This record gives sequence, structure tokens and C-alpha cells, in this order.
Amino acid sequence: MIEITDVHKSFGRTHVLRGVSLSAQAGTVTVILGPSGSGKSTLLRCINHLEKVDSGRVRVDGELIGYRQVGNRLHELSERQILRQRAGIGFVFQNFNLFPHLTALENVAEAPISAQRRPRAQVYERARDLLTRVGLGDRADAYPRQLSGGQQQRVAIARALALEPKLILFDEPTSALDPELVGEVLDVLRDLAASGTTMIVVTHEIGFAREAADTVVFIDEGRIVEQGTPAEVLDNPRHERTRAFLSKVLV
Ligand SMILES: Nc1ncnc2c1ncn2[C@@H]1O[C@H](COP(=O)(O)OP(=O)(O)OP(=O)(O)O)[C@@H](O)[C@H]1O
Repeated sequence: MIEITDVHKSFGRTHVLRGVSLSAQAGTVTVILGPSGSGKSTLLRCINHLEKVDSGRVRVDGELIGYRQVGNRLHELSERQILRQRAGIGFVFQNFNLFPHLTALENVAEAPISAQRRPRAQVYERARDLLTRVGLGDRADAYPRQLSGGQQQRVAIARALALEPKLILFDEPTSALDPELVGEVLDVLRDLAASGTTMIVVTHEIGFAREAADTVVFIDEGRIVEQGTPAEVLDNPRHERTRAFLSKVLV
């Protein structure tokens, strides 16, 4: 489903991703761990072409992201084609990024109406179902400011699901939340994982990684240091750098 091959990305002189290769099967959960600044967000942003890779390839469901290959040359896709690809890849940000002037329901319905031009009644019915799925069926008419952080993030997850993505990327989805609200968002992620959603989750929630991940990837200084099952990486890390990182987050 996802195949990332030797991706490099620099910002000016900062070489952030230094040859990242990673693959994941459909229906699996990949958790990415790593210290601040190690390139985790940049990797997610390269997957849906919010950032352009300097070199390397990203394929999602067999499709090259951001480019069309002609012989050995890559031609960047048009903005329209990129938006179409991006619609197949959900992205849930740390800070929810909801439209403040739209209700929860309208936030969830916005992209299917504007990007996919689907019939309104059908979109709204599905948006209500998605809000129910994330436990917010009774808050459909609330504006983001009337919702807690955990509720806003659950709306953001429903919004990501609304386009029926092949894959959902989560960038530290609980790190902006008050501690007592983290659990309700992780419950939604667990539910998605159990129902076979293909997910890549950047998080420091080791408990979630242990329960829900098929693969745990530890990234440091723009390179994958090790990857394996949660038991392998979390309980028997092979690398000193993984051990040092885990000893800081496992309190
Ligand atoms: N648009 C940008 N322009 C310049 N530098 C950037 C940009 N985006 C990221 N960086 C730099 O790239 C490096 C990696 O950042 P990134 O956000 O990918 O790390 P991260 O592992 O997600 O960290 P965190 O856990 O703190 O979010 C950092 O040094 C950051 O300052």
C-alpha cells in the first residue's frame, strides 16, 4: 500500500530526511517514534506532497505521489492532480486545523462537497454517521470554539475519514491535548486500527504503539534507526539510540 524509497529532503542546508525507505501493507498501523526535530513531520508531509522530496519516491496504492514518471524523468503533476491524490490520503494535524466558522458537521462535509461535488444530502448523512462514529453525534451543530480539544480532534478525524482515504496520516494527534482528553482520541484511533484503516501515526504515546501498531519505526536525525514489531522495538531495542529515546519517554 505504501512504499517510500530512499527519500531525501533538505531545507536550505538542513538535511532533514537522509534516505528514508519504509513500506506498509494495507490495513496496518505504523507508529513512528523519534526525538523532536528528527524529521517525523517532514516524512508525513512528503507522503502527501505537502513537501516535495528532493530525491526518492513515494508510492501509495501503486501510484507515484506528486510526479509522473516518463522514462527516467519525473514530471511534477499539476496542482489539480496533486489535490486529487491528496484527497486519497487523510491528514490529521496536531492542532486540529478545523474551520472556525463552520460547525462540526460542516467541517466534516466541506471537502466532499467542494472537492468531490457529491450531493449535499448524501454528504451530510454520511458526515453525521462519521460524527457518531467518533462519539460526537450530539455535537454536530457545535462550532469548534464550543468543543474541547479532544472533541475538536475527533471532528478532525471524522473530516479525514469523509473522503474515504486509502491511508490516514496522524501527526502527533494527542500532543496538543490536555492529558485527560488524550484517551478519548486514542480510543478513536484504536477503533480505526481495529477496523482495518491503513494508518501512519507519529506519536509519543508508547502505550498506544504497543497495543495498536503492527510496526514501530524509530527515526533519528532523518534516518530510520530500527523498525519491527512493538515487542521488538519497544521491549528489545537493538540500538543504543532507541534505548536512550525510550528511557526518556517511558516514565
Ligand atoms: N519548512 C521548513 N523550513 C525549514 N526548516 C524546516 C521546515 N520544516 C521542518 N524544518 C526543520 O526540519 C527539521 C525536522 O523537523 P520535523 O518537524 O520534521 O521534525 P519532527 O521529528 O516532526 O519534530 P517534532 O517532534 O518536534 O515535531 C527541524 O530541524 C525543523 O526545524
